[in-house]
Amino acid sequence: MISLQQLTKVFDHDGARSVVLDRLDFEVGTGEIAAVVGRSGAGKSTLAACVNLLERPTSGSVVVDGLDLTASGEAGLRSARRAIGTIFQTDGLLSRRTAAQNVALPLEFLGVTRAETRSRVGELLDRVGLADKASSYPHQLSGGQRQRVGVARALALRPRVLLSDEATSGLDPESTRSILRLLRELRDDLDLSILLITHEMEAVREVADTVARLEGGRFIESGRVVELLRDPASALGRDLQPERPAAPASAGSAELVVAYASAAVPADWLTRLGGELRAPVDLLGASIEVVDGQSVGHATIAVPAALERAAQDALARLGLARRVPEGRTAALGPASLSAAPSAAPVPLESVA
Ligand SMILES: Nc1ncnc2c1ncn2[C@@H]1O[C@H](COP(=O)(O)OP(=O)(O)OP(=O)(O)O)[C@@H](O)[C@H]1O
Repeated sequence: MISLQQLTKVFDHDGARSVVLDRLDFEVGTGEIAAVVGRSGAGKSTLAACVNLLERPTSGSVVVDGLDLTASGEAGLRSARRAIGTIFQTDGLLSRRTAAQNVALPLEFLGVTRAETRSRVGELLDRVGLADKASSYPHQLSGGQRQRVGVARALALRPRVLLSDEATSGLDPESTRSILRLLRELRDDLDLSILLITHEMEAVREVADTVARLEGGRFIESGRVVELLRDPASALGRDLQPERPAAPASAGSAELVVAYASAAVPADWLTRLGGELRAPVDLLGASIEVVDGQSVGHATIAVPAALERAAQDALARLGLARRVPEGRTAALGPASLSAAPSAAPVPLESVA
């Protein structure tokens, strides 16, 4: 487990003081992937640098399995850093070394015997699915494969925590998926605590158990990914979801954007809704997926305008919550909550 306690980083620049991380408390459980998201300049890289001790926090602690890494003096810093393996955005491999030699590097620094190094490197390359690429040089590998070598190298010293600092940024979708799959396997097989620093919401939905949004030096919203996705009041939950264009509703019908707000939404909810209304329900667009074994997402539907209120009631019973389309005026007849444009999802109960 890794725990950040009151972690603070202040930069002093030309007499100006800037608090980039402000007393952050955060925990990543054993066998858990926790994502940290935030817009550019939010402090994500600073957080990563403080966690793997490349940067000294101004105050506060980074504690791994009960051991306060920040308490070690300069001499102990090197061994403290071993508790955390890091995968960076750029793989950072040495071009004149083969994949195996790159993975061996941290072991060589530590003075591990050649025989032991060879066996451990073999294990690690096997672990990341690159046993057959041991003798390849970085330029002979794809971006995803190079990043896998980076993961193997990060695991060489058997860290308890893996820090992934924008490790999939710039990779093609297939390579991204393969790295994320690998992170999930490492979480499950090695019980690692993985801190995933990313701006890619898809990566968060795909592998993270929890997520926190960093803004103004603080975590302004956090929780389990699936719960945030289902929470109609969560701005982070909304931002985590992809926005897909929907077809326009036909004349005389009311458009409703509805989100899965419960774990118990039946798979045939559209059919049931039509049955309850005894009227056609048009599906105009949808983005539904399975996260953590549960269906989440949202759909844009249209119902005859006269049945809008009845549709809302029926949808609430089915576990779906309505949200007002972003940037649009919510001129939705009697059931509309407000005429102001709103980005916030609106629980059905509150508008019924
Ligand atoms: N060494 C430094 N000295 C002074 N200010 C710094 C230093 N490093 C970072 N900062 C400031 O800290 C803030 C956060 O920067 P950081 O790079 O951590 O953000 P980020 O969330 O990683 O952004 P991005 O997503 O663009 O990489 C910025 O305002 C930046 O200017």
